[in-house]
Amino acid sequence: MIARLAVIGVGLIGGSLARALREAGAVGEVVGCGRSLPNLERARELGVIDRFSQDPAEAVVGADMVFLAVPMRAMRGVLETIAPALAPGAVVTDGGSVKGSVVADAGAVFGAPPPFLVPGHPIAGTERSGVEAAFAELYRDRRVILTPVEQTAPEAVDRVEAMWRACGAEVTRMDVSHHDEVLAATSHLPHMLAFGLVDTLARMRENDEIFRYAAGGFRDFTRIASSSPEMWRDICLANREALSAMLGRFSVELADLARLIREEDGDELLALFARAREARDRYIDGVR
Ligand SMILES: NC(=O)C1=CN([C@@H]2O[C@H](COP(=O)(O)OP(=O)(O)OC[C@H]3O[C@@H](n4cnc5c(N)ncnc54)[C@H](O)[C@@H]3O)[C@@H](O)[C@H]2O)C=CC1
Ligand SMILES: O=C(O)C(=O)Cc1ccc(O)cc1
Repeated sequence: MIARLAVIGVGLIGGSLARALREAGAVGEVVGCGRSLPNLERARELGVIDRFSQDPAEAVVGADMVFLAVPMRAMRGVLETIAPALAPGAVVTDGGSVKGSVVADAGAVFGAPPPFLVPGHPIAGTERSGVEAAFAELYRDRRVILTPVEQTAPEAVDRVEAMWRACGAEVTRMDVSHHDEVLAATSHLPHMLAFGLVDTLARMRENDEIFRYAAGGFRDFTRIASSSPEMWRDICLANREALSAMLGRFSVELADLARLIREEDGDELLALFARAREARDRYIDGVR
């Protein structure tokens, strides 16, 4: 289906796509590109890629599909570098967590978002990074959101959709700004809460003792605070408007909660917790 795939950024997301497509027999050759030589050598050793180049322009030569899986802040530079080297008919897509910034980056590089660029986002991942963390099953039964814009060629979108389907994913389409608002709420805000909670506790003087007495709930809630700091700095800055709005909204909720506790309003606390539990149970039943 794909003759030559170029993966720019062979980490968790890029490496897992390469592994999944290989397992599905949906790709001929995989060319990797990244900044860390040991990571690229490891990727070749593991059979995730066939060969690599550290120059993105060289890596995309002759590729019919190009997947960008680099941190958000690196997207624009990569697009700039690969632009003159892309094969005619090549489709470019990405796995970045924010979509408005990718569309803006493409606009800045090409004058307008080009027809062959299909912005995308697999709603699947872990708190781990690098090719060692990549696995073929990551995208199985998970959602991938594509956010084509007016300029995007429908044939390019179809090819990217078929690629993700081959990995076992369910593909949906969404408007760019809606994507960024939804993900600010469901993914970016929870990561901020986990990082913020762990940082607050870590900075308390008696933190050694505090962490010793943390229960399972703390562990469950804070797993995502083990995620890559660079990746999350980039996501926050790339989605600053939607994320700031969500953080503002959540601050109001938190202040409200503090007030109910201070005022010993047990009835309202009970109502809030019951509402939240019901919503979470419905969500869990829905994904089961
Ligand atoms: N980790 C996760 O759970 C998810 C991450 N994403 C998005 O996927 C993208 C990649 O994330 P991961 O695979 O987790 O990160 P990762 O850290 O595992 O891999 C990123 C790779 O990009 C390479 N890289 C960095 N700057 C580069 C540049 N200028 N040129 C070429 N290569 C460069 C690094 O060497 C690294 O191998 C990010 O945009 C992230 O927002 C999307 C969904 C889930
Ligand atoms: O580790 C987890 O549970 C995640 O939520 C991973 C994740 C991180 C970033 C994304 O854009 C999508 C998924």
